[in-house]
Amino acid sequence: MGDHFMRPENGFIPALRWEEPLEGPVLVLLDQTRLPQEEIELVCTDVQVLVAAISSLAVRGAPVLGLAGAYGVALAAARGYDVEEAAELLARARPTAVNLGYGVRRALAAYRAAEPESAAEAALAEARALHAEDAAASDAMAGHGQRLLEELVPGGGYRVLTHCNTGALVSGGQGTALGVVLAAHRAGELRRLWVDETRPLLQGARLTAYEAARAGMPYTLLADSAAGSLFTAGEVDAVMVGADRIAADGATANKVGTYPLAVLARYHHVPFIVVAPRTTVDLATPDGASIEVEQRAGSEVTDLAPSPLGTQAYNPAFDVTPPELITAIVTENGVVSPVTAETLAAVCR
Ligand SMILES: CSC[C@@H](O)[C@@H](O)C(=O)COP(=O)(O)O
Repeated sequence: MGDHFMRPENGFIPALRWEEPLEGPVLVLLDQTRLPQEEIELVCTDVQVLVAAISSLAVRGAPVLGLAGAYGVALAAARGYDVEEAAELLARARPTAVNLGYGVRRALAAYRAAEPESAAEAALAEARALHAEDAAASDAMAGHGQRLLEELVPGGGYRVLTHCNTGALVSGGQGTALGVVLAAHRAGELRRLWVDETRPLLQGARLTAYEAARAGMPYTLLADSAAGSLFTAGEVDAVMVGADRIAADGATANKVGTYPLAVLARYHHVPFIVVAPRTTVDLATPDGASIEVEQRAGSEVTDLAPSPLGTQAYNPAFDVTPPELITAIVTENGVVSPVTAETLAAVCR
């Protein structure tokens, strides 16, 4: 069973961590559904609890979903559950972020390749390796992203608009797009972070604002529908977002509401930048139309405000931005620009 406990108020709480108390190994998640009001951790002692945490977005965001998948396989192995069945359940928990299946497959491959007596340890070692790689990727992306901003926005003092949440909460390190913004902030070059609320689940208002406030960034929250007015006022130097899956042609699935920002950015001649690790690039998915977009319960929309009983809601979790609207994709291997199947393949072999 899962269990909740409160953490001390100070100190950095990682999005997830592996622990081995006497009662047996557990995966501990910072429950993102409770932020920013409460910093409460969710203790996963079995894969069912972890799968429920993934589906309810207690743990969310592409890179950390990969880590959750890999640690989930390690948890099943360490607790003596059916690892093959656990891997299937985990990989199916959410369909769009390619990292989830990637993390599961990596830990499962290590488990299968090891001798039975060391298979659980091998799965855990692989999860830890992926965790370290993700942290390193996040540092490298921050460096590449900062250099790209210097190039695209001469003079510094950036005003960056972001959507959803892409910081330390979604990563083994400082994150993707928000990791770049944090690096710019630490270099004294962030003039303003514009934070989209990100309806319906408000990852921007709840999570990005939480991370920005903790880092002391100058940030302003806006209703998603106010973005157009910001562009018209000339208040945006760059849009920076993460990704859940990047197809082989560069089409990018990210939180619903990203595509309209890309259209606005093109109209207003503002760079639109995607920041994502290599593990989010899925060369086996040929194009945007082939990306499965998760459809979530309509109640996530109808619960936001009173609507007549029985109202139906359209609630795709993601949308897909075509490559021609993306100025650059920043990965740990380098920057892809212009974004085409060829330039992407060259950087993400
Ligand atoms: C680096 S995180 C990139 C994406 O995973 C993020 O922008 C996003 O869309 C997350 O969606 P969520 O539904 O909250 O998991």
